[in-house]
Amino acid sequence: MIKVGVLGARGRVGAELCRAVEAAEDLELVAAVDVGDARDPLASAEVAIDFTHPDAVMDNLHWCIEHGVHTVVGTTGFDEGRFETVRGWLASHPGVNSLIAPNFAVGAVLMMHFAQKAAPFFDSVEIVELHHPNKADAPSGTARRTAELANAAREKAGVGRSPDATTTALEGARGADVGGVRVHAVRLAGLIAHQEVLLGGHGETLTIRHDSLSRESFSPGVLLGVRRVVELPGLTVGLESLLGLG
Ligand SMILES: NC(=O)C1=CN([C@@H]2O[C@H](COP(=O)(O)OP(=O)(O)OC[C@H]3O[C@@H](n4cnc5c(N)ncnc54)[C@H](OP(=O)(O)O)[C@@H]3O)[C@@H](O)[C@H]2O)C=CC1
Ligand SMILES: O=C(O)C1=N[C@H](C(=O)O)C[C@H](O)C1
Repeated sequence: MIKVGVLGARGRVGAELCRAVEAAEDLELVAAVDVGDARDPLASAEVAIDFTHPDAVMDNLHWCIEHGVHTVVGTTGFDEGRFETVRGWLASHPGVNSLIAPNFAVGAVLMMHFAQKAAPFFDSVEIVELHHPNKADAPSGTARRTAELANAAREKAGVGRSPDATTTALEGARGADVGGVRVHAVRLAGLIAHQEVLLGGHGETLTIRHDSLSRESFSPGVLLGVRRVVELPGLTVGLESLLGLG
């Protein structure tokens, strides 16, 4: 049995993950922690899952690493600076590992992978992410990562920026420029988590779309991470390598 703790346990995703951990025969939920709760029960966990808030996640991660607890993190708000900080903490606690992924839904990981592969073959690439209106951050972590992967693939292949002759626009009309890729964030009641990667070339377009229709979509990927993080030394970013996507 792997002893598991959940941070953000009363949140939309955290509550779903508590149910998933309790339903798994090889996992035991030993701590369910949310705002206002002491973190002490987490010290008995082998793996802590964090789905809290971008402002809270670094402090939680630091606490877990200091207490020798592996972490599986879905909370967004990570950039290269934060990853470097986590690498530093892990370096002083050898044997403690962390898996941080912007999206644990298998379909979303495949969407990012396919977008990365397709991006160098088209003149234009833009991303539209669509989420429930209670989401704290914009653009989504998934959109940021997709843009970074697409842009890196285009740069490696020598493909320039997407053509755009706009000279006059209301601020925000062209979305955010994330690593050279335009990202548009929709917040709409009724939605959960959705993304389209739009690619355009000579007389054709390709749209890669993923929809999380329920927060259950994140559970299999998170549980895979919980079972595997112990054998992934240091910091692992993204679920790709666990799915054999390299
Ligand atoms: N990687 C992935 O696959 C996915 C990532 N996410 C990300 O996960 C995060 C959480 O999303 P979601 O569940 O929708 O958000 P919610 O706001 O529903 O849940 C977050 C929970 O964490 C609590 N919380 C805040 N700070 C702390 C803290 N310091 N310690 C313990 N608990 C805390 C919140 O309490 P309170 O409400 O009182 O502040 C809330 O109950 C977001 O960053 C989101 O983008 C979401 C879905 C999938
Ligand atoms: O807040 C959410 O809901 C989600 N957050 C993650 C993100 O920002 O990419 C993953 C998914 O999109 C759901």
